[in-house]
Amino acid sequence: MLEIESLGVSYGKTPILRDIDITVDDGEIVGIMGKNGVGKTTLVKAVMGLLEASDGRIVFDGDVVVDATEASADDASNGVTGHLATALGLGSTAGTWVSADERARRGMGYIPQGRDVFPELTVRENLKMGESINEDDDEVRYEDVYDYFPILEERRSQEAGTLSGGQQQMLAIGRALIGNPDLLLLDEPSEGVQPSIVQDITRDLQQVNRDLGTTILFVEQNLHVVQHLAERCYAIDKGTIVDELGPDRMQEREAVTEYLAV
Ligand SMILES: Nc1ncnc2c1ncn2[C@@H]1O[C@H](COP(=O)(O)OP(=O)(O)OP(=O)(O)O)[C@@H](O)[C@H]1O
Repeated sequence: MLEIESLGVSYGKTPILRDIDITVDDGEIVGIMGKNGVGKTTLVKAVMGLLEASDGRIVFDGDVVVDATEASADDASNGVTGHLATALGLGSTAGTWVSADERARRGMGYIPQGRDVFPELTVRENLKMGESINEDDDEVRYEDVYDYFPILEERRSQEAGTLSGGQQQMLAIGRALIGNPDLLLLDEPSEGVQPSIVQDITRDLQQVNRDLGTTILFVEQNLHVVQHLAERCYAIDKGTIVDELGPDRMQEREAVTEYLAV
């Protein structure tokens, strides 16, 4: 489903990620854990196409969406990257670069850190936003979303800004599901969510994975989510992958907390 090979990402001239290798198989739930500021958000944004790569490749569902392996040092040091660079034609990616919109159309669903729901729109209107990336697909999953998150149906006419943090997270996940993604990318789904609701959301995401076959890649620094949601997990530190934990090691508290700020 997803292959990340030797990925490098820089903000201007400052390298943030280097030599990232990650593989996610079809139907898997894979976690990436790490402390504050190690590059988790940068990684998810690069996968989604919101930041350009300065090096490496990303293959999604058999298609190359990023190939920056040919990028020259000169290109990478022009000091402008990301959306702006793309708009100006100054991107550091010399080879293939598929836009975020196109990646969404091809099946990537993105749930950003902090959720980014539209606070003045109703729950239903927020969910409807998810349809825009599902234009050609008749199967719009309101019933599924309301089954997983009944509170969203109950509150469908309420402004999203009045929901709790946990309910907003459910709304952001629901909005992504309306787009019918093959791969869900989640950036710290536990942030700003009370612990009991974190457990609910963890369970709901597992159910989505089981029922719909949606592959899930998430970044987190919450112990519960890492241990209960991921089937296996990478650890990231200082912008690079430093460890990979299978199911057995992930249940050893110390093996996981070493990479988390707990
Ligand atoms: N727009 C930016 N310009 C320059 N540096 C940035 C920018 N955004 C993030 N950084 C830096 O990149 C590094 C990685 O940040 P990133 O947000 O990816 O980390 P993170 O692991 O997601 O952190 P957190 O858990 O706090 O969200 C940090 O040192 C951060 O200061």
